[in-house]
Amino acid sequence: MRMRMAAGISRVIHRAVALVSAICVDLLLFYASRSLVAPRGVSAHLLRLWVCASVRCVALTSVSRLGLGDITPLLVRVIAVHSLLPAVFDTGATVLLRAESQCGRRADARCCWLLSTGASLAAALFWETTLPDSDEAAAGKEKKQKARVLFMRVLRLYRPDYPLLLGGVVFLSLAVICEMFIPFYTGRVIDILGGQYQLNEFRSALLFMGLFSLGSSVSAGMRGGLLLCAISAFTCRVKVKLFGSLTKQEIGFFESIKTGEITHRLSKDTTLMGRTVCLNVNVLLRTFIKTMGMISLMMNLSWKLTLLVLMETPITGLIQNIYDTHYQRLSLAMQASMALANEAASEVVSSIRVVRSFNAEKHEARRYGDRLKDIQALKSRQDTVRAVYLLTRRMTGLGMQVLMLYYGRLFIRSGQMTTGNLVSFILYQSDVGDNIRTLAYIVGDMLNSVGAAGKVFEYIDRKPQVSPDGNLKPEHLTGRVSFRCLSFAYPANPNKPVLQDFSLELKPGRMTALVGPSGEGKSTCVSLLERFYEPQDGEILLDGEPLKSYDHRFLHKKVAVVNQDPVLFSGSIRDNITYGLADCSLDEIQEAARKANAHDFIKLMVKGYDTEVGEGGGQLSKSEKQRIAIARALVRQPQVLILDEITSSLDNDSQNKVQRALADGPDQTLLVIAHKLETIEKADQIVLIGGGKVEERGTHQELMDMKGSYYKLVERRFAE
Ligand SMILES: Nc1ncnc2c1ncn2[C@@H]1O[C@H](COP(=O)(O)OP(=O)(O)OP(=O)(O)O)[C@@H](O)[C@H]1O
Repeated sequence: MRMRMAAGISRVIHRAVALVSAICVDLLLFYASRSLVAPRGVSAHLLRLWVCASVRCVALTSVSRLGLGDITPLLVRVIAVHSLLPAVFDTGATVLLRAESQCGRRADARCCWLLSTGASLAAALFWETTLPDSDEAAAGKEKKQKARVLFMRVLRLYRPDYPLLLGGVVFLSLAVICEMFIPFYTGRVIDILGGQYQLNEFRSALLFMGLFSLGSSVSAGMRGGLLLCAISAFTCRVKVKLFGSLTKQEIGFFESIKTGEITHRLSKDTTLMGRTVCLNVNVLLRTFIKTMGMISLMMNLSWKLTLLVLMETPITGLIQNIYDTHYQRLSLAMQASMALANEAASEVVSSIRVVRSFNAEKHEARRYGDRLKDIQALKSRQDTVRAVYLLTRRMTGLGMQVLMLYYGRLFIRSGQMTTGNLVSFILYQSDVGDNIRTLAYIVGDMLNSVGAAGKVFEYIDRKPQVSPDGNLKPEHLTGRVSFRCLSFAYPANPNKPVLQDFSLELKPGRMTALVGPSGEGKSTCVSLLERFYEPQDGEILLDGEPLKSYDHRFLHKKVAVVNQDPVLFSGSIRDNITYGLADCSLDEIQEAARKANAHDFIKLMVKGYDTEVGEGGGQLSKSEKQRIAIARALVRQPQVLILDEITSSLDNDSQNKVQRALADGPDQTLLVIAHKLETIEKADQIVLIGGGKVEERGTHQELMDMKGSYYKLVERRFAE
């Protein structure tokens, strides 16, 4: 304890000594620089000022390093501001007023030193409170670095549209050049009117003004058109790329991501990415070229006033930086809230029948309203931040205008400018001020908009966890399926194993029925056989080869599933039966529909196989949808057919017909999940699943004779 106190006291003494030495060195150098004989000429004077300031800065930094070891970035900034501020002040006074600076006079040197020390400490305090050197700031820098990389990637994606972009940039430059000369000729007209009026000069000034205005309008129109074409082509391309990548993702991905978020990426983020980046580049380039041109014209009119005007730039940059940080944070929160609200709305629309039958309309409207309120609160905060920002920006601009008019009047009186020059200068200045603010804004906004690009790229780059890279496509497939020691838990619920050490053999030409209490993992076996998920342990073999080595298209043609909830897509019945198949004749379609007992009801429809089924097959009954789904599976002539609880929505007649048709394919491996005893009894092998394992296996008679779990299950069904 005593040792720690002693170490603390010694550290404080050490720092105090370092501070006192730094102040002594600084005062010595400061007074020494003021006592030097003033050189003749403005340039020599300015050179001496800046050399002395740099020497002070280096000396102070070295003394601090020697005394304290490592010095913080904050201290570096304080030293830099403290050492360079008198030189900045002197330069401004010398250039603008040609006056000897206050700091130059020996008597005022102490006051000047104190002022620069106070100002540097105040600036450091301001910097610390607004832009702290915290982890957040470091993260911000890293984010900006990432944003730059993303921005370059967006630009590379624009490659097919480079000719359009190039055309846009050419017209943009033309428009800017023409625009730049308009204030110049306005000033000229005022000088002609104010001095000796000469008709020819007046006419030529007006003619040039008209020509430049026309050139700027035509070029601006061409620029806009070309860039919009590039944006729309780009957005389309990115959407297709993103959609393609999304459809390749494993099912677990869709279970962990909200639908609203995916649709937001597809619709809003892709559009934002294309529009904002391209439009921002357009504005950035236009503003940059214009600003540079205008600054050179302003320099021509009065370089002193130009320097004064440019002093506004760092202040604007600082204000913009603070605004961007706050606004960006609110924008992200807003995007998340909007995704939640969209999700609530789309969930209700897609499940409107359930909402209506449970009389939950008011509850849903309230839920949606609550989410909208969150958005509204965020929007108000965003608007307030924007209002404060606009106010500060305007105040800075106005302050600068007042200063410019004051010095402009001095320069006209001293004959350094004409009134026309000042008018041209004012016109340029208001444009340059706006442009500099726009430049600062656009840089920030561009970084924000590439945030949307980042999210889009995140999905485009995502590698599906169930790899679709297999390429096995054997000529002949028998359809023998082996589940080997499978262990599996759903990604959404990794701590709850559904299957454990699960092994099962499905033979060609045989029907296997999976039975068991609800929630024991029957449908999970089907999902694994379809490669929707990858088991954590063990593997599934098809004809002795792991499922993952088969080509994706081949596998899903040879292994077909009919689920308990048939899903149809909007389009005709024919489209739904041939879904995912490139070429399929009408005969094949009709054959499959006959086997599925669907042909008769389809024939009765006015448009037959061309009848539209509506969104999600909403214009058909559940049994009709189920039969079309069976036809869709059968038309592929699969080697392995899986029927997951299909009999629940089929009447007895349909069931019999379908089962008779299925018995016609003697080589097919048939896996049936069923609860109805009539279906189960006919199976060659019945497998009872319990506790994630195969509990019992055998024919109906064998299992009944065992009087085990299967026997109890059947007894219970009979009792029900
Ligand atoms: N996508 C999923 N994410 C997380 N857990 C799931 C998912 N699907 C199913 N489960 C869980 O896995 C277990 C097995 O479900 P499964 O659908 O395979 O049962 P089942 O035997 O087919 O039931 P049923 O006879 O009612 O159709 C259940 O506890 C279920 O809650």
